[in-house]
Amino acid sequence: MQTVQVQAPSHSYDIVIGKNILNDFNLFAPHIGKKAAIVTNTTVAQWYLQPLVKLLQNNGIDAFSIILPDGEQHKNHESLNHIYDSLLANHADRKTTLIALGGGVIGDTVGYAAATYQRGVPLIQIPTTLLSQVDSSVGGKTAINHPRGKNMIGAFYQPKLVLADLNTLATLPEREFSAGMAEVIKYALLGDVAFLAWLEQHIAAIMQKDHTLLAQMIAHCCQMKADIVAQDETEQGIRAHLNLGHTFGHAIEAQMGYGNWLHGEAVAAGMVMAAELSQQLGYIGSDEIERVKNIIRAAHLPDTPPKFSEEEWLAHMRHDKKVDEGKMRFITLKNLGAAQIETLPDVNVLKNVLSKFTA
Ligand SMILES: NC(=O)c1ccc[n+]([C@@H]2O[C@H](COP(=O)([O-])OP(=O)(O)OC[C@H]3O[C@@H](n4cnc5c(N)ncnc54)[C@H](O)[C@@H]3O)[C@@H](O)[C@H]2O)c1
Ligand SMILES: O=C(O)C(=O)C[C@@H](O)[C@H](O)[C@H](O)COP(=O)(O)O
Ligand SMILES: [Zn+2]
Repeated sequence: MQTVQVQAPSHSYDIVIGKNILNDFNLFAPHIGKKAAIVTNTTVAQWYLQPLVKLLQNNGIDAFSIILPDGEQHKNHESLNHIYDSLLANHADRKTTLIALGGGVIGDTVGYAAATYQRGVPLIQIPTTLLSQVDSSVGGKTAINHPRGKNMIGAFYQPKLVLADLNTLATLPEREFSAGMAEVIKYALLGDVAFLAWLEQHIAAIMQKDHTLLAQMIAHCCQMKADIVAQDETEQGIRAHLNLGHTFGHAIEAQMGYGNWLHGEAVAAGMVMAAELSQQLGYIGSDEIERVKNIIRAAHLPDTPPKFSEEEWLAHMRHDKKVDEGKMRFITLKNLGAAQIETLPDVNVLKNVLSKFTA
């Protein structure tokens, strides 16, 4: 079992990473109220809901469950209202703990419900996908989507505890595991070229889910995110580096219809586009682009985005949350392992990149 501490300015908490940790009530005990709502979806409920309900009830917690439909297309107001309705029907008060049991869709939606129900109730994140274990359960970004843009309605709201149990990855479909690898690769590209070399060395065993390597990799990603969040909880500066590939990736998700391209798949193709933008700006060369594409392909992820018209690309990108008083800002790579945020000197640099991916 490993623990990574997130020392966010608003609140410090632990991420516990290990096997069989969801059976251990002692991990929950300091952070849970007398009443708890476990929020999950129809897929995750099949394996992980009842054991958790029993664990909590056997330890005297008044636990009830809320089950949402599965999918990115349900990260919306309807799911949120379903949570609020169930909380009210079950007389949840300000000390009722919300437990998000699932991937990033559940984590983001339940996180936002926790931030807003009665102006804020305690939240525990139990991430059950690779993506949510390395990224979405950590750092306090919570949100639902709007038809016009990803994560448009949300709040920064930190959990009290994150429990990442490696055993849950056993039931995760391969495509979802690969999607999680996109965010792992993101950490290497934005800030740690030695980690990129480590991933290149071990990618075959990682894709075979070697548990020793997985535990090491998940803890490393959580530590990198914790370090960034400790410096910049609300994305005034360096936290934006975690958005590498996302300006393009979020455009792909929204334009394709939420759920058709997985978030990780869109981020993978988006990181190739960000790398090409960095090449256009003269920072990296074709060897580096090939290295980015190779690790993405090795993780069974797409290295090419779908084709949209230039106007479609730009319409989505104008909603990006990094837009600053009307000016788009991008995360580019000065080098592999060295991200930066910048306003482009000339819009034609962007248009040159988009022209390769324009229908
Ligand atoms: N808040 C953040 O910082 C942050 C960071 C990255 C991504 N995100 C968001 O996270 C979402 C993507 O998360 P995701 O990739 O986890 O997708 P997801 O939550 O949709 O989960 C992927 C699929 O796997 C299923 N699943 C979950 N756990 C399982 C398990 N153990 N076994 C079998 N199936 C399981 C889910 O039901 C779903 O069908 C996006 O909405 C993205 O915007 C947020
Ligand atoms: O934690 C962050 O900060 C991130 O940007 C992590 C991203 O992987 C994640 O997809 C996030 O939800 C994107 O945030 P947004 O502000 O662009 O919606
Ligand atoms: Zn992401």
